[in-house]
Amino acid sequence: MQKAFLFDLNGTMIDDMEFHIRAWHSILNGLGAHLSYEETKLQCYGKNHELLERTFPGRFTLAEKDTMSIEKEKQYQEAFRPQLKLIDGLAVFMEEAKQLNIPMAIGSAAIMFNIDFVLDGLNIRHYINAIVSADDVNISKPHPETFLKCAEQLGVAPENCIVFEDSPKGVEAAAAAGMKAVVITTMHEEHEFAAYNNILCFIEDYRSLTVENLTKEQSFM
Ligand SMILES: O=P(O)(O)OC[C@H]1O[C@@H](O)[C@H](O)[C@@H](O)[C@@H]1O
Repeated sequence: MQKAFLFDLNGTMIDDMEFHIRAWHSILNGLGAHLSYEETKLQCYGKNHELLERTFPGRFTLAEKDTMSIEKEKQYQEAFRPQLKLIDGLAVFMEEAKQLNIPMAIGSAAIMFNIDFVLDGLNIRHYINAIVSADDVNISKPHPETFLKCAEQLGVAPENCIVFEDSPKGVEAAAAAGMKAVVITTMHEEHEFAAYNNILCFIEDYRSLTVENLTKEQSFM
């Protein structure tokens, strides 16, 4: 049976969520939001446009949100670039998956500007068979559209996809898509995922994971 791996990007392939939170914290509060760091962290899911709309309902036009979104990502990329690297063990894990002919996709709420920044900056594009970004979905996570589109593009049934996620909203999206998830605890602690029963395991990084163990039938159910 053909399996597939669907990777969230931020916080899952690279340990960068702190940089997104800091960029949003500065931009949103600059616009008068009065959010604490923790409150900003809770808002860091879904598309940039969705986040802006949740924070300032009806205040900005689409064009204004586009401009703020790019400004935020420029700030983020400039701050994070010196630390751009894959989470430990992921390079080996992806190589193993490629050798075993397991297709891999990125399903992210990020815009392509950021996905390109990572894929080209780390030279890992050849591992990725499909990409679903913010621009490819009507509604982002926790809605299942992102991961369902990844599965469709790879031609693999949703129940045969394993999602890699770092955020509770992403795990919720996987559950809604009928998929199991491996949780990387870069930004959130295990107790924050208590509401979800589709979690295969929690890992700090990929060094403890082998493709073979993960794709064994019993752990896939
Ligand atoms: O879906 P992913 O890859 O975790 O991306 C989520 C993040 O993507 C970033 O581009 C957004 O600015 C963040 O607000 C969002 O949290």
